[in-house]
Amino acid sequence: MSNASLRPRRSVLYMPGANERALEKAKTIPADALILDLEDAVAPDAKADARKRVAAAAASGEYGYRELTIRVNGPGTPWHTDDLRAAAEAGPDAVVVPKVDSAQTVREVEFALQAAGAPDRTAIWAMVETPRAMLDARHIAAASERLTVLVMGTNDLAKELHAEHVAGRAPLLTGLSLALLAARETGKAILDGVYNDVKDLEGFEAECVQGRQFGFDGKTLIHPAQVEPCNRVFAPSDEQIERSRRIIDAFEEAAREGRGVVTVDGRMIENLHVEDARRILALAEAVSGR
Ligand SMILES: CC(C)(COP(=O)(O)OP(=O)(O)OC[C@H]1O[C@@H](n2cnc3c(N)ncnc32)[C@H](O)[C@@H]1OP(=O)(O)O)[C@@H](O)C(=O)NCCC(=O)NCCSC(=O)C[C@H](O)C(=O)O
Ligand SMILES: [Mg+2]
Repeated sequence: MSNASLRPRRSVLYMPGANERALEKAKTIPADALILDLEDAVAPDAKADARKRVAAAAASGEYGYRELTIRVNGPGTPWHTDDLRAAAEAGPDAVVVPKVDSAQTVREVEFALQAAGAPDRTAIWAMVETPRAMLDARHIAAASERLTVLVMGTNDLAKELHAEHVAGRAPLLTGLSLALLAARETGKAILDGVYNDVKDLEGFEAECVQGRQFGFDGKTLIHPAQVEPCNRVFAPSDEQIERSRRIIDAFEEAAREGRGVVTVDGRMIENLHVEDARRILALAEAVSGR
């Protein structure tokens, strides 16, 4: 079982770093994690001011159980180095790095964070959102132990592919799968991309279900109204919890009788199903305190 998957990251909400009201409001939004954004949601003229606001918010200790992260501007931009330095000093739970294209980029970010005195607890979350990142995802994911989470950037990916945003996301499925394979191979968590139509909660929920069925740990979000449905879809259901308990009980009883295989509800259960049942119960336990 991957340790990275045990911390609930069902709902991960972006908010513009320049928006003081959103930063304040986030203290009461029941998202599992927050991404205080310095990149796309902040205009060039507002970057320096947003950097100060975000660093102060991250250092405030006022966001409770929510995992607090800062998305810096990407490598090669005029703001990247100053953003990394400010983030290292603020010491959030993670620094989210957009447009990570290679393992080398991860190592450079790791070096810069260390040089700037970032605390050990500050992880790296790498955004994979380009064709090159999809094709190199396993090397990116394995580049550093400090890297704990891959984050899909499906808007940038669609743009780079010249793909259309369509229900079911057929043009993106190869990329989503490659990134998932890389995350699972390396024991990292992985978050699905955002759903842009904030008024279409039905379409949003369908995309959450698709992400969960694929195996994502949670989804990145852009509006508070998306948090509750996302938390619900990515949490183990009562039915899953009850079935997981029965699987474990039935398998343990069979093991006491010297058998390594059993059926539950007419379906074959082996040790691998028990491992998955334990993962589901551990996630349910972690979520229940929220
Ligand atoms: C999408 C929005 C611009 C919509 O804004 P707006 O029309 O103002 O929303 P509402 O009027 O419905 O807002 C209601 C209240 O909720 C607060 N709010 C809104 N969004 C957030 C948020 N993200 N976090 C916290 N609070 C939020 C408003 O302030 C209102 O509060 P109140 O006045 O007290 O009632 C807007 O939602 C928004 O800016 N969302 C975030 C956009 C963003 O961060 N984009 C960048 C990340 S996505 C990305 O880059 C993807 C990736 O890189 C890729 O490639 O795919
Ligand atoms: Mg992007």
